[in-house]
Amino acid sequence: MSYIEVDGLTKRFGDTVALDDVSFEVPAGEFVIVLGVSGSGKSTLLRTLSGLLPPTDGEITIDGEPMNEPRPEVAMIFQQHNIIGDMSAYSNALSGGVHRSGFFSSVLQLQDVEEKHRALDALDTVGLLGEAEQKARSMSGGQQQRVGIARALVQQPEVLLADEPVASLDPGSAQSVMGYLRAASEERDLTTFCSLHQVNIARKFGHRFIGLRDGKKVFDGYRDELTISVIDDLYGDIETEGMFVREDGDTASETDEDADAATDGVATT
Ligand SMILES: Nc1ncnc2c1ncn2[C@@H]1O[C@H](COP(=O)(O)OP(=O)(O)OP(=O)(O)O)[C@@H](O)[C@H]1O
Repeated sequence: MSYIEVDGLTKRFGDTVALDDVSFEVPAGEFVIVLGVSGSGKSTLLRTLSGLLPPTDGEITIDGEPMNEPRPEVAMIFQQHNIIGDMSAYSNALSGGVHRSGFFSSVLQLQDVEEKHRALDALDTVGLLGEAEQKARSMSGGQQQRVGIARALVQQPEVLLADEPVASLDPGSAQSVMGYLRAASEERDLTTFCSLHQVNIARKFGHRFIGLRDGKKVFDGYRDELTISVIDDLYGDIETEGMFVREDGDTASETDEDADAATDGVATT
């Protein structure tokens, strides 16, 4: 578990301000969902948190240590899974420990027994132990993303960053993957950031929410504070009413009770 502090984070790409003076603190073990329209800065926030992208201004510290470069205790999961189709789920998961075993040992699968157990344990966490020997390319998109989560877990992170991990999945698979991600995060006490487009899925699985618009943090709060008006504010002109549809088809109101009902209902956005 790690405590994260972001102070005045700004990232510019030429004239584009992708992140504009963003500050927040996240206690160890929190599950944070980052929301916002396309181009609002979600990926940039996750990439700067991962150490892959240097900030233009401001500072990120994890447990008080400045985050200036990628660290093994911070793992990233991508939308395109980035797993190797020709390799089994097990081999893909095992490769998450490359920073410990070294490149050649990893390629030749000469890792020690403990490392191999970690891979099997991670596959178990994402419900794929029975498919360990299956080639990744013969798996569904949702299963491949779960392999990606397993590989990140083998890294033994304290912080998990998931950049739109379910963007390319159908609603059912997306919910399943989010369920495994949340369960993995809880089981292993990980501080987690996940960017999402699907508001209903976000409300169902999120604990805390950070909303970005034009690179600025415009919302930071917990689930009962994420009302329709906040969503409207985040998504502007985009029709958001349907994001709160319940199973009976009625549009949910802004009350907490109705918000709870909405998250148990249709998750298609
Ligand atoms: N490498 C880059 N070079 C130039 N501009 C970039 C780069 N990466 C991001 N941007 C710009 O920064 C802004 C924020 O982009 P970012 O990808 O963080 O948004 P996002 O909310 O993740 O969008 P999406 O949901 O479409 O992935 C956008 O205007 C984008 O065009």
